[in-house]
Amino acid sequence: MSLPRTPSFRLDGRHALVTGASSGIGLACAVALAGAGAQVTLAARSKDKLDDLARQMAAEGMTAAVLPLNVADIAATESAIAREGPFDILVNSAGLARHGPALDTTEADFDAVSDLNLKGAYFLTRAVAAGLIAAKRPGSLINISSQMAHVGGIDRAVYCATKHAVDGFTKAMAVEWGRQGIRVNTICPTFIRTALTKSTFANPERRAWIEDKIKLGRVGEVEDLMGAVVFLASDAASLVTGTALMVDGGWTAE
Ligand SMILES: NC(=O)C1=CN([C@@H]2O[C@H](COP(=O)(O)OP(=O)(O)OC[C@H]3O[C@@H](n4cnc5c(N)ncnc54)[C@H](OP(=O)(O)O)[C@@H]3O)[C@@H](O)[C@H]2O)C=CC1
Ligand SMILES: O=C(CO)[C@@H](O)[C@H](O)[C@@H](O)C(=O)O
Repeated sequence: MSLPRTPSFRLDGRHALVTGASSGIGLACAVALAGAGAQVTLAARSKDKLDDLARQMAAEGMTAAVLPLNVADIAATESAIAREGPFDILVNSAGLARHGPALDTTEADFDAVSDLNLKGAYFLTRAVAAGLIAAKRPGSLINISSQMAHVGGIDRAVYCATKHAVDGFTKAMAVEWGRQGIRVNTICPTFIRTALTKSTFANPERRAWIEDKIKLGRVGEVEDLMGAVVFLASDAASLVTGTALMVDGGWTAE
């Protein structure tokens, strides 16, 4: 009897686009993919930050190109993907939050969060898939969603709505593109220490809530996402699509 073959987590020869790559989770995902051998394109609005990070990565032997991009600008995003693609791997981490009581949400807040977290993510995922389908190539598309796609959170109605919707379109696209070999998944982190969560962690009441809910007893660090993203991007996840990979320390298990 022959032994099963261990699948490869390597990404050599694959081109990955990572949005939100200038900070936090996106940056960690970019480094993880490059460390696994992918040729990574770093996207965010701030070109200076991206240039600096690409230089740091190059100094450590990782290949990274820079793509200044506002993901909420659908036309600009679609033309950038058509010009720079096809990308075998997408990690869409660009996102924002404007927390506050649902009764106080303004239309401007609603639009700003939805335009990036939902509309931008939707059209970006579609644009990368279109490039793969035209080139008849398989791919792995990963949206950084949130545990807030699966539970509610105080002061987080709009944010939760966008993340629930990201998990929704991810499943629908996975169903639609499965036959073309395009896998579409989300990663759903708990609270991770980044610029986005600085004010939340500074609030003692919120911090206590978070520490109580994370059953593994600690808040998340960006490194906690690096294994998950390499796994989903790689052939080791070749039968994984339409799923939400929870990296939430057990928050949603309760
Ligand atoms: N930190 C956390 O606890 C969690 C975060 N998430 C999700 O992870 C993702 C990343 O969050 P995190 O790393 O913490 O946040 P950060 O604030 O650290 O990073 C956000 C990144 O998104 C980029 N960005 C913001 N707006 C745009 C835009 N319009 N177009 C392109 N890029 C943009 C920023 O760069 P620039 O300003 O230069 O454009 C930056 O690189 C988000 O989708 C968030 O919802 C999910 C669960 C937990
Ligand atoms: O998704 C998150 C936690 O699961 C975080 O991004 C938070 O919502 C963050 O925006 C915060 O609350 O500070």
